[in-house]
Amino acid sequence: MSLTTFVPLENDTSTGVSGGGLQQILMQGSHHGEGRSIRAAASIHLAGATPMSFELSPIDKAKFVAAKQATQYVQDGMKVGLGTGSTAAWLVKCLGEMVEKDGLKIKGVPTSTRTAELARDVGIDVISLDEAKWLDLTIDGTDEYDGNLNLIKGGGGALLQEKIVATASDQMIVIADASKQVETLGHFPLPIEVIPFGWQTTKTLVEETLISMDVLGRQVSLRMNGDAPYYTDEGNHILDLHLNRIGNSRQFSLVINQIPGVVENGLFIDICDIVVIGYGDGRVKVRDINAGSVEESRIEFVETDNLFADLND
Ligand SMILES: O=C(CO)[C@H](O)[C@H](O)COP(=O)(O)O
Repeated sequence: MSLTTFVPLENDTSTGVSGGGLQQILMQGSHHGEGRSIRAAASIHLAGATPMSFELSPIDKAKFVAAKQATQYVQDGMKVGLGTGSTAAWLVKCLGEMVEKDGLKIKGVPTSTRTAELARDVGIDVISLDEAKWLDLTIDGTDEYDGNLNLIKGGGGALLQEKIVATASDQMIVIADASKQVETLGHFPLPIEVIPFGWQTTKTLVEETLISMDVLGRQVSLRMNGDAPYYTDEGNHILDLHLNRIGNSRQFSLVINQIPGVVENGLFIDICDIVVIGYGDGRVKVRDINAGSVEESRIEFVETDNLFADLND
């Protein structure tokens, strides 16, 4: 049996791997910042699994190991911002396991209705940001990050809540596979959230603003959901800005937010503290921008006796 055979839930689309079932994996590596060896059981278990074996892709392994490594920053009693997207979904599942198996006591503040639903499903105590007021930590995925840990987010359409939640946190940790690293932000289309009222006028104003900005592309498209415009959780639309390269992302973020109708943009400048980068072979790199440190470790996937223990019940 493959060491990386996973068993999905038919109704779980949050990770893009239809993942669920029981995954029991042992991890070995160095604890962040301390260089000491860890050996932790990582298991993902969602109730109601419909067995259907398949190989986890290298990209999903990378997302999983990044998420699992990031759980080491989560401690009892913390209020934790829970990101949105396929990488963040692995995190939520890992935390759910820790709540269920280890009795971890946290309050989770989700950044989207999707994440809220998943967090509740896996047993995390979900509260609103207004109840939490301030968070110890937010862990989220990203679409791009640069050498200064500035980000483009919003590929999943949740940038507004993600930015509010991350900004209201003592620390933001980004979890990503290595493909998300870029020299200069902008290859990934920059999402901006705009209110539906007069969105076409807003789009024109954005296009006019782009003429004077240091960018390589200037195409702007309305994000669609099939034949209809996409709506965010806040009832807004998303304009995707195909810029290819953003010369000055700090300035860009300030300027674009001045346009009436623009609610927020997907540039996260000086918000992220740590990036945890996962690789398909189980390696994990942790880069802390404040400490100026880079730690590497490896998470070994090894077969355990009870790998699929609950699948034939
Ligand atoms: O910003 C986001 C959602 O709004 C996501 O974090 C971003 O799109 C990355 O997603 P994934 O982990 O699926 O690659």
